[in-house]
This record gives sequence, structure tokens and C-alpha cells, in this order.
Amino acid sequence: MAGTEDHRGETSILVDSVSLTYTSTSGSSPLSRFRPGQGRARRTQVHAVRDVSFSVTRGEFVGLVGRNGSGKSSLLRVIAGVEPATSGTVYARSTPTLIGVSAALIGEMTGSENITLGCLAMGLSPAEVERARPAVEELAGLGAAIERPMKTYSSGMGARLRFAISRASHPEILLIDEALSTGDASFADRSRRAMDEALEDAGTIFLVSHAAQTIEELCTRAIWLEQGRLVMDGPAEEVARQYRWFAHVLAEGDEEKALGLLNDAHAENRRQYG
Ligand SMILES: Nc1ncnc2c1ncn2[C@@H]1O[C@H](COP(=O)(O)OP(=O)(O)OP(=O)(O)O)[C@@H](O)[C@H]1O
Repeated sequence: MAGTEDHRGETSILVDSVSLTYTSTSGSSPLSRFRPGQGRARRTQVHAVRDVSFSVTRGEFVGLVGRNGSGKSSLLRVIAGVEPATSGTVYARSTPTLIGVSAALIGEMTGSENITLGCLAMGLSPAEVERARPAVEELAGLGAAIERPMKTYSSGMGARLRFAISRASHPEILLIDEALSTGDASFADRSRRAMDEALEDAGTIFLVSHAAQTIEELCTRAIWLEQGRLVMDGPAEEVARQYRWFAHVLAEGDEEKALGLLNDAHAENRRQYG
């Protein structure tokens, strides 16, 4: 486009030694106060993200992959700024849009009304909302259900609407947490096109998924987390291949071998990418 500069290659996000520790209190029930010595609450800590560092440039599509509880969503929430890091810093060139959080939608309202609400919440003016509406409705692909209250939608339909709304503001940095896995095949197609457009805007996309295949098909780069630590950061195909092998070995019950693969991948990553 005339007059637009190509910003590809510029750093859009820098994650510098980020850790996130959740502290929760457990073991105290109001009734247990009747029994002396039993009412003391225990504080437990979960180290969800441990000393993770990387930088991402514009035009990159980064997949965060790892097992349940490996820290993917927590890291995404820190990048989005909805969860403060316990230590370390995230520098972002513009405000990242996290699907599902930015669009604070209301179940009693129709899909159409929620488009208005979600777009206004992302900072669009009423006129911009009306201009964006046809594209949002097309991407969400809900047909006549767009006039039904959102609480009547399946979780996949809700995810589609949130994804479509989040694209309306053309954010430079888009964060997606498993949204795609809830869509059907035709939605997957449309969302893929929407993501290609986002990358053409010289944007940056993060996608969280357990599925190595999704990461491999969509992303240019992948970051593999295990117990909050960065195991590997590299080309999506290579990371997905090694993660898939690790998950397979673990599913077979060979924990020793899985640990060996984890250590090898980590060592290889340090050797190649510092
Ligand atoms: N609000 C919270 N309070 C306490 N612990 C939490 C909280 N949120 C997440 N955790 C813990 O932090 C760890 C990382 O969780 P997180 O949701 O980031 O993992 P994940 O890789 O996204 O998992 P999944 O693939 O299952 O969604 C887990 O041990 C989880 O139990």
C-alpha cells in the first residue's frame, strides 16, 4: 500500500527473564475453626512461568506448545498484561489483544449487540463499529444466530464470535488461546485467512495449543514450555516434531526416556539459539 512502511523485522515483543508465581491459600474451612489447631490456612506456591526470555519480531506467528499445566496460558496472560509478572519484564511495541479478555461479552445480549459492546470495549468509535460489523459477522459465521442471546451459543460459537471481534480493531499483536480448536472446518478456514491478513498488517500473532499439528500448520515459530521453563524455541516444524515425540514417549509411560528427550531438546536449543 502506498505510504505504508514495512515494519517486518522490528522487535514487537521482548520477554525478559519473566517468572510468574501464583500464591494460593488452602486448607482453611470456616468450620475447621471449631477444632483447635486445624484452622490454619496453608499457603501454596505454583511456579507457573520460570525465567523465560525471548524476543519476537513483527510478521512472526508464534505457537506456544506444551502439556497441560506447562504455563502456556500464564505466559500469554503476562504478555497481555492481565497478570503481572512476579519478576522480569515484558516490553511490547503496542497493546496486545488477548481474545476473550478484551471482548468482555454478556450472555443475555445477542451476538449482534455483543459485537457493538466488544468493539467499543476495544476502543472503536460507534461509526467504526458499524464499518467493521459486516466483516465481523462474516468471520464469525453465525448466520441467523447472530440475533440470539449469546448464552444460547455453543462454546465453539462463542469462541468464533470472540475471535471475529478481536480482529475488528486490527491489533498489531494478537494473542489467541486455543480458540481455533473449538471451531469447525469452515471456521478454521476463515480464521486462517483472517490470521494471514493479520500477518500482512505486519502484525505478530501468538497461539496457545496442546496440538503439535495446529502449531506446525499455522505458525512460523514455536516455543515449547514444560513446567514453566522454556525447553525449545525455533522453527515451528522442528519444535513440533520434537514435542510430538516427547508427548508420544510420555504417553507410552516411559518417563526416563521422556526426560532424556526433554534434556536433549533443551541442550540442543541452547547450542543453536543461545
Ligand atoms: N489462578 C491460578 N492460581 C493458582 N495456580 C494457577 C492459576 N492459574 C494457573 N495455575 C497453575 O499454574 C500452572 C500453569 O497453568 P497454565 O494454565 O498456565 O498452563 P497451560 O500450559 O496453559 O495448561 P493447559 O494446557 O491445561 O491450559 C498450573 O500448575 C496451574 O495449575
